[in-house]
Amino acid sequence: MHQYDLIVVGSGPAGRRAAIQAAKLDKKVLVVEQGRRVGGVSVHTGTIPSKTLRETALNLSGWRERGFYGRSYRVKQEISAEDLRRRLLITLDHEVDVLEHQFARNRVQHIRGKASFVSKDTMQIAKDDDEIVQVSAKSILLAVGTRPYRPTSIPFDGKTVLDSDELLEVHSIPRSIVVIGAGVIGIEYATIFSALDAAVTVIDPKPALLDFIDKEIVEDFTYQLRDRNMKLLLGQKAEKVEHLPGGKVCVSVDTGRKIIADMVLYAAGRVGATDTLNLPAAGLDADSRGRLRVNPETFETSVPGIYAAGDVVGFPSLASTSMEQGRIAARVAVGAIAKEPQKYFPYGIYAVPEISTCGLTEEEMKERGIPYECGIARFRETSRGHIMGLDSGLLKLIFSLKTRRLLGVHVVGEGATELVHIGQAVLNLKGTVEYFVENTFNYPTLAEAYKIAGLDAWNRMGEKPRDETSSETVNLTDNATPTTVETKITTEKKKASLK
Ligand SMILES: Cc1cc2nc3c(=O)[nH]c(=O)nc-3n(C[C@H](O)[C@H](O)[C@H](O)COP(=O)(O)OP(=O)(O)OC[C@H]3O[C@@H](n4cnc5c(N)ncnc54)[C@H](O)[C@@H]3O)c2cc1C
Ligand SMILES: NC(=O)c1ccc[n+]([C@@H]2O[C@H](COP(=O)([O-])OP(=O)(O)OC[C@H]3O[C@@H](n4cnc5c(N)ncnc54)[C@H](O)[C@@H]3O)[C@@H](O)[C@H]2O)c1
Repeated sequence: MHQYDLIVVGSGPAGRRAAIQAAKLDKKVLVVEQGRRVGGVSVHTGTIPSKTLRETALNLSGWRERGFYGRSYRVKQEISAEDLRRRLLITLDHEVDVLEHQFARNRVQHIRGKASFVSKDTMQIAKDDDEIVQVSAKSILLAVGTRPYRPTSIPFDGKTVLDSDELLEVHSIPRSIVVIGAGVIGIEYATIFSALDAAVTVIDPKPALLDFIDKEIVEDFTYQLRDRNMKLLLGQKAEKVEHLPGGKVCVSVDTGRKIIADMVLYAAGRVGATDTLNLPAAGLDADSRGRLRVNPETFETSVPGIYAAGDVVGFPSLASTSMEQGRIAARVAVGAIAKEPQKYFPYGIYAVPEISTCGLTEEEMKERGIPYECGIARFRETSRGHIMGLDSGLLKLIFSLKTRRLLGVHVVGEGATELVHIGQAVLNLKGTVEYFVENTFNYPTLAEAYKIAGLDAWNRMGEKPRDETSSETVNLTDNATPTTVETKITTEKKKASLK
């Protein structure tokens, strides 16, 4: 039987990062992946395909140019499912190629097959050709991810009633679609289809959309969706889904409403892929949604030597955080020093328009009783916004009145998922409102919104108390001359040379 330092089950973001981290520490690592190709949900059915689809839809529909040329503007008149799939396949091939190369040059071994426990340090791998291989390791990391929740009451057929995995295989773009579930997956796909001119209805029993996002941002977002005729049936439950003769589908809602559409996307959550791992053989068990409990600092399960990371441990279930969890778990597993994950990470929702957020929401500031001030900038106030023809987009910064520190950054609109990182850096480096007021930003950029929002808050917060300002004069020179003095001398020299 082959013996390893670390066996990683799953090659998604958590598994790949963990495997490469352990290999960099000279450990013998095996990755087991049951899928045809490495990359996990992230590469094959989740993050990358949905983001590629979004990009293709926005490019071909001419979405970003409509601010100038009107709502009827199109780059390609008839967009087909084939147009969307072509770019997807090229992107996925590239992702897999990069990952396989990373495994090869770091000497990470990988094997295709389904892993399950024999005991707490031994796994068996069922390969496609029915061969069974046994392997054991000092540590095992479960990075098995999740799969769509598929209740038996929903008549999935892979063509007109689908989950988010099956959606990538559709042969035609529906003219109308009902999305059941207004979580991140449901909302991203609903808005992508709306950008492709499908008539979209979203149903969710929760009374509000994306309740973990700052309310003002969600209100702006919701206004934009309604403005383009998306139907949001919130606080309402989809009770029944039926196929109709002729190929249409009917969704009955608990209010008595019946919606007939070409397609139904069922996106009401995901479950941990732990049912085939034979967890009892290792002394482990999962919760009712198939998820594993771990120590949030080390990612070790209740069984010493067995770790879990990524979506299988639940919130926040992001590719970005999964990678970081995998890296930390691997370091702990092989005995290297590891720090717990950063408290404030960004959340990016690639809907149309994008939303991104980091830190505390205004609602959380109120709940915690922290006195605060907000600064707001609308993208249409920026010159870059004019150039791009943006009539929407909003950046909101939240500062503590006591410490003047940035505690929350929230963005909706074009480029939100990139822009958020400026705020994230200032927030995690404990920067204050003065950062935005005193620094120069490239012009014209959307990042200038930070300057505008910073000034907006600063105007209401007032000047920083004088004594604190003088004690914090920044020294940017090597020879310990304070910059303020240096500036004065330079100015005087210039004056003299002009005389
Ligand atoms: C539609 C969609 C869009 C998303 N968009 C984003 C986004 O924009 N940004 C973001 O940060 N996150 C996004 N996510 C979430 C992101 O995809 C996940 O957080 C991420 O993939 C989780 O990574 P993971 O390592 O936990 O496992 P996964 O990526 O889920 O991979 C797990 C792998 O384990 C394998 N496996 C499972 N069981 C076994 C077994 N017994 N033996 C062998 N192999 C096994 C599976 O085949 C799979 O390949 C999205 C998800 C979906 C579904
Ligand atoms: N951009 C991103 O970062 C991104 C994108 C997609 C997914 N993800 C991750 O993937 C995970 C899964 O996303 P998700 O959207 O599937 O799950 P979710 O659990 O976040 O959302 C499911 C939604 O379905 C609703 N729902 C439940 N039962 C319902 C019913 N019977 N009828 C109608 N609605 C019902 C819930 O109220 C909820 O709003 C998330 O945790 C998310 O973090 C991230």
